[in-house]
Amino acid sequence: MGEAILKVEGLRKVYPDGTVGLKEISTSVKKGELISIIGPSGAGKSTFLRSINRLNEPTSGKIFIDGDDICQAKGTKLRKMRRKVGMVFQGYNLIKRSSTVQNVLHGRLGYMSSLKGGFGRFSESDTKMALEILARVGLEEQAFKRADELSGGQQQRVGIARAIAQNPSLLLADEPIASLDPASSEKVMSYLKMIGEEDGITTIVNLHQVDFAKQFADRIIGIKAGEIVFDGPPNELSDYTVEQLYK
Ligand SMILES: Nc1ncnc2c1ncn2[C@@H]1O[C@H](COP(=O)(O)OP(=O)(O)OP(=O)(O)O)[C@@H](O)[C@H]1O
Repeated sequence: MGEAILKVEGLRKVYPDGTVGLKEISTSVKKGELISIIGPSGAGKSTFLRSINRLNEPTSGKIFIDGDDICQAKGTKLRKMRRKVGMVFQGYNLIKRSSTVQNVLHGRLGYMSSLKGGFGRFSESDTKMALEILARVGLEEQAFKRADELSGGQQQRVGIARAIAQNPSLLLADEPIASLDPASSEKVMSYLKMIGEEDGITTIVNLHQVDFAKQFADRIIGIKAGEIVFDGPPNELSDYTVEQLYK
C-alpha cells in the first residue's frame, strides 16, 4: 500500500431531472485497499461507484485513475482506462445461456479486436487463464455448466472471476451481496478480499450491510445525501455514527 491509485476531486452529479446525486466528493484511494461505501438508500453510493468508470457520466469534477483523468479520456484512451476497472454487479450480469468459463472469458473482450471478440474467438491462453481464475474462486468443477444452473452465490463468484480476467487495478462492486443469503454473502466477500490482497487490486464495494463492511473493509466511507460524512477504519465507526448515517 502507498501510492494513490484513485483520486477523486470535486465530483458532482446532477441528473437531468435536477436530482443532485453527488454534491462535491473528493477522496483518494491507495493501492490494495478494500473500501466499503455505506449509507442509506438514495445516498449516492451507486452514483459514486458508477462515475468512476463513467458508466454514469459525472456533471463536473476529476477522477484520476493511475494519474490519468478518466473524465477527459475519449476513444481508445477511454477504452484502455476502462479495461483497468473491473465491475461486479448486484444482479451478476452474466450471460445465462453461456457456460461459466465463457462468461469469464468475456472479461478479456477489452483486449481483443471487435471482430475476434464478436465471434468469441478466445485464445488458448485466455481460456487457460479463465479456468485458473475459476479455480481461484472455487468453481473449477462448474466451468462448463451453464451460468443459470449455478446458485446465486456461485454466479456472483463468476462475476468476480470475469472482472479479474480483465486484469484490473481497480475493482468496483455495486452491492454484490444484496441478493444473497448470509453464508453466500460471506463467501463472496471473502473471495473479493482474498483476490484483492493476492493481486494488489484496489476494491471498492457498495454495501447495505454495515456488519459486512466492518468485517471485511480496511476503510469505510459513509455517504449521506451526496456527501461523505464518515471516512475511516472500521474500528472508528461507532454505533452513534452509524445511527446518524442512517437517520
Ligand atoms: N437516472 C436517475 N435520474 C434521476 N435521479 C437519479 C437517477 N439515478 C439515481 N438518481 C437519484 O440520485 C440519488 C442517488 O442515487 P443512488 O442510486 O446513487 O443512491 P444509492 O445510495 O446507491 O441508493 P441505493 O442504496 O438505494 O441503491 C437518489 O436521490 C436517486 O433517486
